[in-house]
Order: sequence, then structure tokens, then C-alpha cells
Amino acid sequence: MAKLQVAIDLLTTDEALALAAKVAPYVDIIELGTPLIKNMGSSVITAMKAAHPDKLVFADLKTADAGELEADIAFKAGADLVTVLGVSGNATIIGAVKAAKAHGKGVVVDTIGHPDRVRRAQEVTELGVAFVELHAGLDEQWADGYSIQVLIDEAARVGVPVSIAGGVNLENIEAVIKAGAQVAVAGAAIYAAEDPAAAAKALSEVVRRA
Ligand SMILES: O=C(CO)[C@H](O)[C@H](O)COP(=O)(O)O
Repeated sequence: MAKLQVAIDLLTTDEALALAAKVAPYVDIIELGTPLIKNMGSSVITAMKAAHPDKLVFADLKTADAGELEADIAFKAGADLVTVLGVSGNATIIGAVKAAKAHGKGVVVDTIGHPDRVRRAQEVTELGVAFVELHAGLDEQWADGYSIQVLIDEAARVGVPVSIAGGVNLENIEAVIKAGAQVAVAGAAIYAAEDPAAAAKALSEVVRRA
């Protein structure tokens, strides 16, 4: 069954824990955003895993180099999944996968900024990653003419396990899942909602139904 991942793009551990407490009943994966980890360090990973041991904690490291070292830091802190950039070299991804195997955890490759997300997703799947995130980042989403449909079309033809991130919301999440994404990632649609718990609940109901 497909999963719902909340991306917590807030800036402090207290804010992240407060949001997670509201939305945890409705999500499968709790993502700690890159700015949050940069601001708070790996202690936010430890705090989130301690608060939600039954959830997968996803550390959005966006590692570009020293894959084994950075992944090891996050796994030791309590992460279940870490991200490595698809634009980095295979050696970086292989290093992170080595750390994941040592800890019994997983690596997700984030295709942000890659000119051919589908081809890179297929390539890196061979390296033993858990799944690949077809991702349009915040800056790309804010550019004129952005549509999540491009990610939905890519998911439909990629043929390897993927998540989709880049403006997932209640209007498009059904199409995201129906395109074959195993995980739908929702950030602003939850954390910026007036009632984050209600937003997460509504998204999760579509994911379970689709
Ligand atoms: O990793 C990210 C930005 O780099 C975000 O967490 C991801 O894009 C999901 O957030 P949103 O649903 O707001 O796009």
C-alpha cells in the first residue's frame, strides 16, 4: 500500500515535534527537512525518533559527497531513511548504501536538479537504494509555469520504486498515487495548513483509497 510522508520544513525541534504530534496518526513517514537539520543538527533526528518510534524517520540530508560518513551520522542519530542527491556521483550513493546496510536502514536518492530524473532513477535503483524521490524543489516550484504533472508523468513511466515531492496537495495526490508513486510527500500542504491534522487526515484518506 502507498504511504504518506509529511515533510517538516520548519526550523526548530520544538516546532517539528509539535507538528509531528498533530499529524503522526495520519502519516507513515516523518521527514525532517534539510533546513531543519542544518539549523538543529542531528539532535532533531534523535528527538523525533524518540517521540515517534513507530514511524519511519526520514532525514532529508541531501548529501552530495561523503555519502557513507553523512549517512552514518544520521543513522546513528535514529534515522530510518536518508537522502543522497542523484546529481552526486555513484560513489557517494554507494557509500551511503553501505552505511544503510550496516545499520539495517535505507537510502533514498533525491533527483532534485537532475536533467533526466527518469534515467537517473533507473540507474541508481541498481545501486541498492530503497526508492527514488522524483522531486521538484521549492525554488523550481516557485518558477513560472511549474506543474507537478511533469513528476506524475515521470512516475507513470519510470518502472522503479519512487516517491513524488514537489507541491503534493489534496487536488493532485490521487493522481500521484495512481501514477504508481509508492510514497506521496506533502510539505506545505500540511505544515502551512490552518489545521495540519485535518489536512494530513484528508490526504491520508485519499492515499488509502487510491
Ligand atoms: O525537500 C523539500 C524541498 O527541497 C520539500 O520538503 C519537498 O519539496 C516537499 O515539500 P512541498 O510539498 O512543500 O513541496
